[in-house]
Amino acid sequence: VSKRLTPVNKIDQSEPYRFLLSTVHGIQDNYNQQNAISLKEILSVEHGQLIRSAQFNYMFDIEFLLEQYPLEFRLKPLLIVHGDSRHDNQSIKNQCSPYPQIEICPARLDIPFGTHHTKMMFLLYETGLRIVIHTANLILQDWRQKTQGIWISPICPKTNDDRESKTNFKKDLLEYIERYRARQLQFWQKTINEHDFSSINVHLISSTPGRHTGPDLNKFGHLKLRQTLKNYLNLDKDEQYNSSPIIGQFSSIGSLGPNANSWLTKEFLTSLKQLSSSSLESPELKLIYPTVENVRTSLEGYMAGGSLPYNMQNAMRQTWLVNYLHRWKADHRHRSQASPHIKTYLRATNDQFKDILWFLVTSANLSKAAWGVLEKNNTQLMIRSYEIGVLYTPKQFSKATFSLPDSPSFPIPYDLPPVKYQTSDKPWIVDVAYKDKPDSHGNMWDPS
Ligand SMILES: O=C(O)c1c[nH]c2c(-c3ccccc3)cccc2c1=O
Repeated sequence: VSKRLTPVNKIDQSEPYRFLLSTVHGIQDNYNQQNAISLKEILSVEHGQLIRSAQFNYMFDIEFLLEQYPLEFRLKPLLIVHGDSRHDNQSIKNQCSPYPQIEICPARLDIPFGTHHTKMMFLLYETGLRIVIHTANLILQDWRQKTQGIWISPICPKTNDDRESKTNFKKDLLEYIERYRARQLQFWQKTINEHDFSSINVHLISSTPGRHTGPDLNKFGHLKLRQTLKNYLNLDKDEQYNSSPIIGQFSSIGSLGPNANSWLTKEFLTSLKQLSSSSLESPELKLIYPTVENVRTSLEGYMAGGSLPYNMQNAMRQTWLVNYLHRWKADHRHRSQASPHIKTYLRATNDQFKDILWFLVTSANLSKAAWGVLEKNNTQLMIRSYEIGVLYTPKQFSKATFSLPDSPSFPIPYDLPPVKYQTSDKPWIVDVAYKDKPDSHGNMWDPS
């Protein structure tokens, strides 16, 4: 058997899905070898000679970020794309002022309560352009002991003709970038145009702030997801899947209304349940969100709850939601104690969860701000925030479904089927004190 001459790096080993989790400090190392990667490894010199990069995110620790680049790349031009809010602008400006190679691009947030949640990297190498779409803030805490999701594109070679992917990824990404209307992004729009995206096999699902209507109605948010599922899930006899279960997994929850019908099942689930043919059946929706016990026993202890900002104000108004909730459990990936900051959505073929119809990893939590809410008699979708994620459909991998016993099986980040909250389980709420039981570090949680 011929030994490979060049060691295959973790990213190429993750073919064909290229979906990895972040490495976790404090678990057995072999669970960090398979389908897991650190920020330093993503930025490693092993992938080629970096020319310049862009980092889209919400929270930044610029010293931490620069330290993750190899020494020889730390002076390369770096564009920071962040949410335009007075408080953040000052902090970002102060952090970046010592570094002339860093340019700043504030993302317009014209609708109140919107945030720039998008977490994405553009890495331009001499050999081509790599896109990374993920769920981690650019701070140490987000990359140390949490479960984060990361999609890493191949390095797309430069091309003279317009080489698009079968999923229209290039066009969708350019549409997304265009919405910033920022001159600092013009270089990257030009660069994306000049690279060959034909090897990309995922769909782009993004959100941008606005009241999207007319030709833009299905371009963003949950209507983009609905449209993409309708167009690309052409399973023969798909009516057999009309009642198959859907999972939503996230690290925060917005105000969803006085009952499930307000938005969750009538609007959001209608998009998630879309098959090529529509059906009136209402499949079971299972939501995964950490319990207090999940947080207390996590590697970080109650501190993990600082990144699970579900507040009492919302929780007390939607106690009906608890009936949908399931625990965070990821024993098969050794990450039951690595608190989830990843956000994922998926549909199984049946309640055995042996086969998956589609899988989405995204920055978008369970909120109307992220996914959009229909207005004006369903003629416009109002979205407050920037979000971005990638959707896997079996057709792009020449499969009917993603069968988990397959090899390589799709690397699902948590255990299936999900485990329902027991009567003693409570959802983690960030602004409540927990003082009856110490956490894994012997501490209590008292936010007051
Ligand atoms: O984009 C992300 O990932 C995140 C976005 N907001 C977070 C907050 C927060 C919640 C309400 C108002 C402002 C900030 C708190 C803790 C973690 C996050 C977070 O992780």
